Amino acid sequence: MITMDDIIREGHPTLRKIADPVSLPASKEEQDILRSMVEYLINSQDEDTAAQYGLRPGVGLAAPQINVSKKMIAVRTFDHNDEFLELGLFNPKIISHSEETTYLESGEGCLSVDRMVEGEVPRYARIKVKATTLEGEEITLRLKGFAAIVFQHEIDHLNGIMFYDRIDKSDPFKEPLPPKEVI
Ligand SMILES: Cc1nc(NNC(=O)[C@H](CC2CCCC2)CN(O)CO)c(F)c(N2CCN3CCOC[C@@H]3C2)n1
Ligand code: NI
Repeated sequence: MITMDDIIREGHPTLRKIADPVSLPASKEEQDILRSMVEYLINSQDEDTAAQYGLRPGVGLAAPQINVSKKMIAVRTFDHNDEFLELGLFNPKIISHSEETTYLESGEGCLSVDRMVEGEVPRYARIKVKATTLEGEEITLRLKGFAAIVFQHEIDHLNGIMFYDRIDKSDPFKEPLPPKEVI
């Protein structure tokens, strides 16, 4: 099982690499790794398991964070229709997005960042994502709100981007009024 010991922290070069696409169909090893990433999210969201193994809770995880520079992400959250999303995805790609942006009122954190970084992280309010599931099915997801933010945070990791790269240093809390979509 993945624990915090397997999660690399800022400063590790892999976090700044562009991850490699996974050639499909994925190998057994790639499937096992992606499955273990979903399992991390499940464990981390269970209070007892998280306490027992010292896991920081997560709603998303990207393979570079466990030092696997491949385009693989896991997400476990709810979408804007309160549909439960528990997915392991290969080669996720944002194929279209809104101009409108949003951000998490409380800012963002990262399992690979052991410090608080204040400031708004601008994200597209709505995105359309194409990916291949663990089971090998190509899917298209239309996401908005919190789930859209999670996916953008994870896909950024596949491009070597950390959430704080997106905070406007000169004006970290720039939006005087939160956009209507603020979460
Ligand atoms: C917002 C939040 N961030 C948590 N952690 N950070 C992460 O997931 C990082 C990714 C998220 C940071 C902002 C957007 C994506 C991990 N990242 O580094 C991967 O790249 C949470 F854990 C969390 N929730 C709310 C839902 N709750 C359900 C019950 O279980 C506990 C869980 C806690 N919400
Ligand atoms: Ni992260």
